Amino acid sequence: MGDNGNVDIIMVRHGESEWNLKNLFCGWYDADLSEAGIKEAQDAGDHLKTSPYKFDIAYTSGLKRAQNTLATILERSGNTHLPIVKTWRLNERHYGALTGLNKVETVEKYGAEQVAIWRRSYDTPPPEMHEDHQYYDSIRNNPNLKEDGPTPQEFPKTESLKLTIERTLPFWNNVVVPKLKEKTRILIVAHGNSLRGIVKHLDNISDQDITTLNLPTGIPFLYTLDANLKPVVSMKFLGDPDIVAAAIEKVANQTKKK
Ligand SMILES: O=C(O)[C@H](O)COP(=O)(O)O
Repeated sequence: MGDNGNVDIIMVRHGESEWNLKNLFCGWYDADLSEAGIKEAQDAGDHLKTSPYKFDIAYTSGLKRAQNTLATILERSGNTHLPIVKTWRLNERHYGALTGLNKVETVEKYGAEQVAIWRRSYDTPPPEMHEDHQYYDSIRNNPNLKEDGPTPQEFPKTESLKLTIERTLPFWNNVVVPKLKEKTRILIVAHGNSLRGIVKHLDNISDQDITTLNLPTGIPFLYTLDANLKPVVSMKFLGDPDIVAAAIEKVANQTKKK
């Protein structure tokens, strides 16, 4: 907690997943971390261990790439005692019919502008995933989503950032905000687009400006919020600025040919 009644919260996107490594649209497919992603999680934990930030509770999604990133961070930072709450509302946005497609090949098929709209626009979702989709069953029947999963009516077939925010914000407002008001020290490990939604909300970023925001994998960032939960520090990455910039650029360039 800050001296003047402010409250800190640390958030981090999961480490690189096996599907990030293959440059596939992942969404709700339950890919695990790649070797590099495990190392990113270890480095994040080591960094937090030597940082001034302490935690009372951690929140993560219903997907193993975030859950395993959190477990590694907690282990490396000496926080294995921390209570953990998992919720589907922190899941990555559902990428619909694009799930499993290679990002560069998708650009070759549909064009860079259309893919940029699907990836980063505010309210244009990718095409829906139908029941005959290769990954429909593994996503719909994921045991990881049974504990605190969406109702059948809530289970998405695709999501825009807007739709993602609409299911993430109830969790933020009903669970996280009361804890922040009690000055609870929170760590959130989630996904690129669920975190983009939280950042958009906290910094009141416009629907247009959010299209340019990319979040790197595995690098924690700090928000310091005042008594009204307005940011006094926004998205301050805990790491070497050059490394952070390169990691952000890497995400932005996933749709470009190597
Ligand atoms: O779901 C995925 O494919 C990634 O984790 C996020 O992909 P994006 O950066 O292309 O939105």
